[in-house]
Amino acid sequence: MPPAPGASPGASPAAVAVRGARKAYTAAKWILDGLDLTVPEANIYALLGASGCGKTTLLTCILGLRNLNAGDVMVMGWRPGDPGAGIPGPRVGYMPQELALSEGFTIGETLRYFGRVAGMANAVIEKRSAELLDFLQIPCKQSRLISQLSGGQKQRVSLAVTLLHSPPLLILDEPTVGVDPILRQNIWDFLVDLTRTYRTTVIITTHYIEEARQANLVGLMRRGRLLDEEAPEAMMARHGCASLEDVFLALSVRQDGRGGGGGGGGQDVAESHTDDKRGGDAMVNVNVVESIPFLAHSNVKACMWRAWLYLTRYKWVTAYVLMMPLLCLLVFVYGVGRTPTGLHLALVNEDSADGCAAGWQGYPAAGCEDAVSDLSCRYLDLLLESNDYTMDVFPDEPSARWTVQRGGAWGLIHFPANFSRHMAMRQLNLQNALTEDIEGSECSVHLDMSDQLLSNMVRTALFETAVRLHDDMQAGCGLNTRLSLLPLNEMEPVYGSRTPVFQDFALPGLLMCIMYFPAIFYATANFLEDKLNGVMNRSAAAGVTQKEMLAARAILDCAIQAVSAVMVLVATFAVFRFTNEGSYVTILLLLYLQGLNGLWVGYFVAAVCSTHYAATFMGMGIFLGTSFLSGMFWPAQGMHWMVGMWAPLTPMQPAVEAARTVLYQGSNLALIAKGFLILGGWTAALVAATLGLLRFQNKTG
Ligand SMILES: Nc1ncnc2c1ncn2[C@@H]1O[C@H](COP(=O)(O)OP(=O)(O)OP(=O)(O)O)[C@@H](O)[C@H]1O
Repeated sequence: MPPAPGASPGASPAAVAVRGARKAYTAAKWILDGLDLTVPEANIYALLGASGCGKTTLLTCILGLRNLNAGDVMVMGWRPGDPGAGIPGPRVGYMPQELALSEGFTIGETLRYFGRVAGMANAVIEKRSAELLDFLQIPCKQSRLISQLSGGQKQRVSLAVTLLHSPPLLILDEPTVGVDPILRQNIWDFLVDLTRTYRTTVIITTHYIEEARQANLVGLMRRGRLLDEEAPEAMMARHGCASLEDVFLALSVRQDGRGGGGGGGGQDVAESHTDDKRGGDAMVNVNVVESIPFLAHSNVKACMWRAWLYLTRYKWVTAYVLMMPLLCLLVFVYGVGRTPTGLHLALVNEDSADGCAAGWQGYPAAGCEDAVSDLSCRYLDLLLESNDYTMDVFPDEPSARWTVQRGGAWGLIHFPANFSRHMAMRQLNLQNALTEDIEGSECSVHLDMSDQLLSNMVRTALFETAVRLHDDMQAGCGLNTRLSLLPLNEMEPVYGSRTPVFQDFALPGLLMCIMYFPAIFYATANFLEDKLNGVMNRSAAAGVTQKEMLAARAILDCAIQAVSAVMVLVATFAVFRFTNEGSYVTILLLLYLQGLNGLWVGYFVAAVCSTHYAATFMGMGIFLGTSFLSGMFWPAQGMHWMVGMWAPLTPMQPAVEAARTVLYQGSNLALIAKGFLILGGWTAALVAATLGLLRFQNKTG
């Protein structure tokens, strides 16, 4: 079948020449150890060798996806990766060993993405896709998801992607695995046709050694070196073997005996190209060295199209990502910071003869010199006004205490007998009160203090009610009411209300938190997915840099964060009506910047980690560390000085402080500026670190 135009005509002595290639991943071992290899143009070159001998490593070095530690690679007259080489890029078609396609995309979408990356027009992609799918016997519609294909069908789609743009060089890493013998033969025939008709050069690895007899040249690789390189029939004849497998065995034995390996023979790199090492004959017309732009517009566009497709394909995931901050806010509003109710208290009341059954009768009209009774009932009335407490009555203190001990109540209150009379006498006589009245007017309280927040609430309620009873009695008995006041007059607060609520304390931290952490995990998951499923690698071979993939992703993700920030703002202040004394724009910008910061933490984590497992743990560490230091659980002023010294430099704490000052103080420019500066600084640092890391990984991978 005819390939689309674009296969480069013309001749060159060697399409690919590798000389003295050395490559190691670790200091312990050379994977390529002085390897020489020559692939003439318009030939099929079968690279054979045992598993793990370094075939894929060599192919990725030829593609420019990995750098050699030493040696030289020239591909069609260019060093891979040089500006204008088109390798990696549209001049090569790479089929990796693993599928390296997103299973969530359809066949058509997959082909369209790689076609666009190769710069093909939509109509050409359509036509060529149909031809290839027909040829490769993929009966499914183009709308079929890759995940719904059989292993062999996936393999063939992967081959179709490689052949789509008819590159002059094909690098196929085990393309016939999982393909039935008839189709395997068809593929070989097709490759032979390509080399003859269009002068395409093919490098192929295969585990079916005998099928390599159809190649023009065979290279036998072992322990990082090429044992031999020749036409298959000639090689078998020279070694007196009936099969390539026998040749390989014979050469292996010889290599073991020598403790080394034979070189590949063929021309020197310098010989196989013109003297500037860039301009083979075939390249004369395109030997204008273009500079590689930081981001190629068309690649970013293709990646954005793909990322957008991803968003729309996984609508529920996208909706969840968008809604997650809102859901967190909802849970916060209805689950956190509301006043606890239904708290049980154990009551022993020896003061009221009928256990307050008749209710509080009021103060005697004649004044409190006469009998005042049931003050304990008045106290309980005042306490129970809030509906937060339930009184469980007990006959004696041991039984009430037992209930508290086994968790049935948060405390016990014990009014002694004649509490009311002693209390009245104490108030009337003040400094002259008898010891008997002072001691008899003390109601004893034993609390369960195991829950700091709850216990403090109960304690505060009991003490405040005692103060209220005191005021109530002064007024009821016609005494000087000011005398009962504490010598401290709490005036209107400068900021906030006299009865602050926990939700107000927690809100700034929560807002930053719900923008920050979902963004981290979302960005990590997406970017890492492409990295691990091989799509990033395959796209890199097609000429898309990781930076371009990242840029496309980041543009869409930033838009999602913007929508998310607006929704959170509207929900917080328009729907749930939380207080905001300051500027909504400032809060919105803080929310957005915190979300962006989370995104870049996510990209950084994905760049650092090579497994989902590692990324999960790294993300979790960042989550726990930054949230504990953010001051959202406890005021930052209470931190140990060694921790407190660093907390203001973490990405959340200054933002939380800035949000707090905007919400409750209106504006404190210094705090707001600090929040923006530190958050912005972190974000810029993460962008630089992520890009630097990707570049480093590209160079050393
Ligand atoms: N990124 C990496 N980091 C460290 N070691 C690696 C890396 N990639 C490959 N290796 C190691 O390099 C050696 C060669 O691997 P390579 O994938 O090139 O072999 P191969 O000949 O293609 O194997 P196969 O035929 O099984 O695909 C192996 O020992 C492998 O473990």
